[in-house]
Amino acid sequence: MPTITVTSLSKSYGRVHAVQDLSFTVRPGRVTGLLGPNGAGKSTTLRAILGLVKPGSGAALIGGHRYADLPDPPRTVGAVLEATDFHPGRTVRTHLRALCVAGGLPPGRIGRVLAEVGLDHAADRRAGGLSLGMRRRLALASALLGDPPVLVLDEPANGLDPQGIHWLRTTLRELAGQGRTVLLSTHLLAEAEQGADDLVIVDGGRLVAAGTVAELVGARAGLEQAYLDLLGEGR
Ligand SMILES: Nc1ncnc2c1ncn2[C@@H]1O[C@H](COP(=O)(O)OP(=O)(O)OP(=O)(O)O)[C@@H](O)[C@H]1O
Repeated sequence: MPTITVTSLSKSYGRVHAVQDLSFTVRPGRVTGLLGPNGAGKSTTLRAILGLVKPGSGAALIGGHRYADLPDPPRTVGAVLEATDFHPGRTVRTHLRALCVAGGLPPGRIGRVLAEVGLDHAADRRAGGLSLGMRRRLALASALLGDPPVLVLDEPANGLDPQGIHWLRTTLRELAGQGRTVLLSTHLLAEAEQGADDLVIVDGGRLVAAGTVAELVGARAGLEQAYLDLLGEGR
């Protein structure tokens, strides 16, 4: 299973240094949370890993390859971006079929991924009528179509209710338990503390700390205190 390696990654937009000299590793078999406040550079980092943003300098590699150089991207990396949109008139099943055709993937996976995300009962509903939680599930189903060993998810818990968050956490843990490399971004401390094994904390585009949740919390009362201390806002 591939490792994600980000090495001295920098990306600027005009005068805004979105990511600055950022390095970290995401290991297979673990859920890794990329945690940081709004504007910390999380989405830019994930987009660089997915080949959607060209690094100013440094590299973001999956199994040693740039995304563009992966031999079979749809079967290697599943991605859920923050603003995932679906053609509103397409049904859940038709949406997944279109992705199979585009990615050269076998349509036989559709039933499997729908069951995996708990959407099998909604396969014939139109995407435009789905609730936010169901759209999140459909986005994850889309990412899983190629049975990829790597998952990259931008703020996957945004807008989910507590049941949805619990479902997401359990599902991502299962996927990591199968040996996959799972990287998600979040600014929610509870999601990071309960849902991730490893954390990479960023602020202002720079690395603040990286390690297991237990290592980062250390002797402190919880991740919230550790996070505030690390960001220099602690008591
Ligand atoms: N396409 C772009 N053009 C100009 N500035 C950008 C662009 N993308 C990101 N930025 C800027 O780069 C910085 C980092 O943004 P980014 O979206 O990576 O942060 P984030 O940690 O994902 O934030 P959030 O939690 O709010 O989604 C911000 O200051 C943002 O305004």
